[in-house]
Parts: sequence; structure tokens; C-alpha cells
Amino acid sequence: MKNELYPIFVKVAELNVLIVGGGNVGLEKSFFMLKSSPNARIEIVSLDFHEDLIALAKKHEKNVTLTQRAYGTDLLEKRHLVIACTDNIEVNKQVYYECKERFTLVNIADTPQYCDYYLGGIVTKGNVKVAISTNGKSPTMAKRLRQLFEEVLPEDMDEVVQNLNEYRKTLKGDFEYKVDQMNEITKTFIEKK
Ligand SMILES: C[C@@]1(CC(=O)O)c2cc3[nH]c(cc4nc(cc5[nH]c(cc(n2)[C@H]1CCC(=O)O)[C@@](C)(CC(=O)O)[C@@H]5CCC(=O)O)C(CC(=O)O)=C4CCC(=O)O)c(CCC(=O)O)c3CC(=O)O
Ligand SMILES: NC(=O)C1=CN([C@@H]2O[C@H](COP(=O)(O)OP(=O)(O)OC[C@H]3O[C@@H](n4cnc5c(N)ncnc54)[C@H](O)[C@@H]3O)[C@@H](O)[C@H]2O)C=CC1
Repeated sequence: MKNELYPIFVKVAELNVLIVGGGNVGLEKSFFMLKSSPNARIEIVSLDFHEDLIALAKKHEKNVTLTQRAYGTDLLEKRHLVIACTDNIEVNKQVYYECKERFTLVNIADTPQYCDYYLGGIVTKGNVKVAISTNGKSPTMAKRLRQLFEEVLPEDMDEVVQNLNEYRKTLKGDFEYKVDQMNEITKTFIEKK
């Protein structure tokens, strides 16, 4: 079997994200989304909130709001992405079906059959980001791979891409010439020692 998921890099700071459920799982999902995207615009709705989630929301108070109430369909209005992780399976399923009706992308955390998309392991080095998925087969391995890439991707990775961006601006010539030049100077990166 091969992973056929299609990764895209979404500007969550410009979208409306709803998370339903503010317990352990809600905390984990919010934590990793905010680690990758500190300006993600998120509303978290829950009957009650994990204390670490309250602290996390405070740290990101510009863009993260906590709303204490039960899930209701009205919450889906104007949402791009929804994640549900309540401890009530019926509520999670309701969120899933109501999102599907609206063509809103939905993830019922930790329940692959109720996900339009999966959250991945994410490594960020400045402008460079690597996202990892095991096709839902082993989230623990996604975490381990994330930790591995955090170690092995060089710290100066960001400097390299910044310099390439600057260098490209100095090039005169048509698009094809620029592509050739950019490929030429980055060739050694993949050459075997
Ligand atoms: C399908 C997916 C759907 C989704 O949630 O998006 C999903 C599903 C499930 N997670 C479960 C549990 C755990 N999840 C983690 C951790 C992470 N899970 C994440 C993503 C995903 N989890 C999606 C697939 C991603 C892919 O394609 O690989 C990460 C990468 C991203 C994130 O959560 O933001 C984040 C690591 C972040 C990081 O460290 O970088 C750990 C590890 C730990 O906590 O140490 C455990 C405990 C170990 C265990 O139980 O196996 C269970 C079992 C629940 C049960 O017991 O019933 C299911 C259901 C199932 O596997 O069937
Ligand atoms: N904690 C874990 O690591 C794992 C949890 N799960 C499952 O994931 C689900 C969530 O787990 P936890 O986050 O640990 O549970 P939790 O009990 O810590 O959090 C659930 C949250 O959902 C909220 N909630 C319940 N009904 C609601 C409603 N109608 N509207 C809005 N919010 C509502 C509660 O107020 C609570 O904050 C559970 O079904 C659990 O069995 C699965 C695998 C691992």
C-alpha cells in the first residue's frame, strides 16, 4: 500500500479553525497546530477545558479563543477547518456529518474513518517545513520521524534558502535561465559523497 494523501501547506492564520473538545486530545491537537503556526486563528469550544489548554490559549490570546458551551450546528458557520475531539462519540459523529453536508474539511481526532484530512508530524526550520504522515498507520512513528528530522535537518537550512532567494533576485535573464542557474548551484546538495 502506498500513501495517497495529498499534503498542502495551509495558511491557518487566515482561516477560521474550530476545535470542538478541550480535553487531553484537544490540547494535543491545539498544541501542535500552534507550535507550527503560532498565529493560527482557532476557536475552541468545550464544556470544560484542560488547564494547560487555558494557559496555551492565554499565550496566544490574539488569535485563540475559548468558548465554554456545548457543540451546536450554528458553530460551523464560516469555518474552513474543523477538528472534533469530545469524549462523546455521538457528538463527534454529528460534527462529522454536519461538516460533510457543508463541504467543510473535518477531522475527528484519532478516528481515521471520520477524517477528511490527518494532522501530521511537523518539523520547522525557519522557512523550511517538513510534514510527515504514515497514512494513519502509526502516529507514534510520525512523532518519532518528526523528532529525527528535528535533529538531522541542519540548523542553517533556513539561511541557505534565504540566500538562494536573494541570489535568484540578482539573476538577469528569462525564467528558463534562472531555473538552470538555481539548479546548477544547488546540485551539490544531493550529490553523494
Ligand atoms: C490518523 C490520525 C488522525 C488525526 O488525529 O489527525 C491519528 C490517529 C490516532 N492517533 C492515536 C494516538 C496517538 N496519537 C499520537 C500522536 C500524534 N498523532 C498525530 C496524527 C494522527 N493521529 C493522524 C495520523 C497521522 C499519520 O498519518 O501518521 C500527530 C502526528 C499529529 C497531531 O496529533 O497533531 C501526533 C504526533 C505529533 C508529534 O509528536 O509531532 C500518539 C503518540 C504520542 O502521544 O506519543 C498517540 C498514542 C499512541 C497510540 O495510541 O498508538 C490513535 C489511537 C487512539 C486509540 O488508542 O484509540 C489514533 C487512531 C488510530 O490510529 O486508529
Ligand atoms: N486521551 C487520549 O490520549 C486518548 C483519547 N481517546 C479518545 O478521544 C476522546 C477525547 O479524549 P480526551 O481528550 O482524553 O477526553 P477528555 O475527557 O479529556 O476531553 C473531552 C472534552 O470534550 C468536551 N465535551 C464533551 N461533550 C461536549 C459537547 N457536547 N460539546 C463540547 N464539548 C464537549 C468535554 O468538556 C471535555 O473537555 C475520547 O473519546 C477518548 O476515548 C482516544 C485515544 C487516546
